[in-house]
Amino acid sequence: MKVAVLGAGAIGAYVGAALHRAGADVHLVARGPHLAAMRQHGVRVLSPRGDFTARPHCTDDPAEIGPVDHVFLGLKATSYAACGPLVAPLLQEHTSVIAAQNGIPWWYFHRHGGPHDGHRVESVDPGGSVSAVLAPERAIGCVVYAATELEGPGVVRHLEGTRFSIGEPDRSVSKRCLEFSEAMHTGGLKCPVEPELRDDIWIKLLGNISFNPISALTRATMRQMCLHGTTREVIEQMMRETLAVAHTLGCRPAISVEKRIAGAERVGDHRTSTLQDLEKGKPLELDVLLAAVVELAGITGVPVPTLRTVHALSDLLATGTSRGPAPPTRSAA
Ligand SMILES: NC(=O)C1=CN([C@@H]2O[C@H](COP(=O)(O)OP(=O)(O)OC[C@H]3O[C@@H](n4cnc5c(N)ncnc54)[C@H](OP(=O)(O)O)[C@@H]3O)[C@@H](O)[C@H]2O)C=CC1
Ligand SMILES: CC(C)(CO)C(=O)C(=O)O
Repeated sequence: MKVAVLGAGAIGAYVGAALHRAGADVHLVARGPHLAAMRQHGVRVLSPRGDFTARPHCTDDPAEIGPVDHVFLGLKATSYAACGPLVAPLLQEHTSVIAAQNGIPWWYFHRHGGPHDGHRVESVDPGGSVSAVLAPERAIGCVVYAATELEGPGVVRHLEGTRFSIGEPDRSVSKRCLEFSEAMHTGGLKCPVEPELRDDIWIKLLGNISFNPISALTRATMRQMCLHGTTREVIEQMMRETLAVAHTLGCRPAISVEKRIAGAERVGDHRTSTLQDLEKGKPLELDVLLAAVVELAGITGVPVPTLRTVHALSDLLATGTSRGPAPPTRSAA
């Protein structure tokens, strides 16, 4: 099995290292000092489950790799629309694309069935720009229940979780899913093939849609958001509205708001990835989380006033600097 990890950062390099350990033919696409370090020393994984080093082929030029069986997409979702030239050399007829993103994926309604079958979610696939480079037919869905960070160039810190649930958009248990799942298991990761992967998407999203934008707006850690009474109420309301949208789309995420918040509270004084991106001046991955669900609420007719409010504020935060400084206020004279 030949795999390319496109965007071998915190999560991509972790998956690539595990698959390489499993004996797969793995190629990592990265750049800058991180690529230089991986080329020289391999990927160093530091984990409570045991540290290890893997030495897969690393490059910044996908043409060096050529067509593969699976592309594991470890880029941020904000880069998907622009990844055409990077992904093209990796594709052959049967190549699958497995994206690590949180939130609503660009393929969400592909083979969904029902009245929304084939619908394009503008917030995550603006003008079809993502589908044009990542054809929905190639997509195998993935929900990442693992947390990793790049501690330095070439060094991945694995914090917790090893589950990467995958599933076909049409709910079948396909040969390509089973092949990828088996390699992940051999590499020490959990990779169940879930027919109803969309339920998992919503379970993960309940946390990301609420904690991530609120952490960026308030700069608070997970624990601080949970302990602040009225902020906790806002988070609960965002989760209830999100569940209502999921239900209208036929999903039944098997988790209560209370249980989801209790799980988040246990994460402790963690700064969400969105807060970390904000602090590093990187683009915020909020369209796939919040804008997408507000859009879906619009097409399903579900009222989501709290999601809309937090979306407005976090959108201003995310795009505010690119709009330039606010105009001077006029005096009331
Ligand atoms: N980390 C985690 O624990 C989890 C992450 N996810 C999701 O996984 C995705 C990836 O996240 P994460 O791994 O944390 O992010 P990272 O920023 O660590 O990884 C992305 C990598 O892609 C590289 N990259 C970007 N553009 C190019 C390019 N043109 N050529 C080569 N390399 C490129 C980046 O390099 P550079 O830094 O130079 O831009 C970076 O190393 C996100 O969608 C995230 O939400 C989901 C669950 C958990
Ligand atoms: C911390 C957590 C679980 C928040 O929902 C997360 O997924 C993130 O940081 O993006």
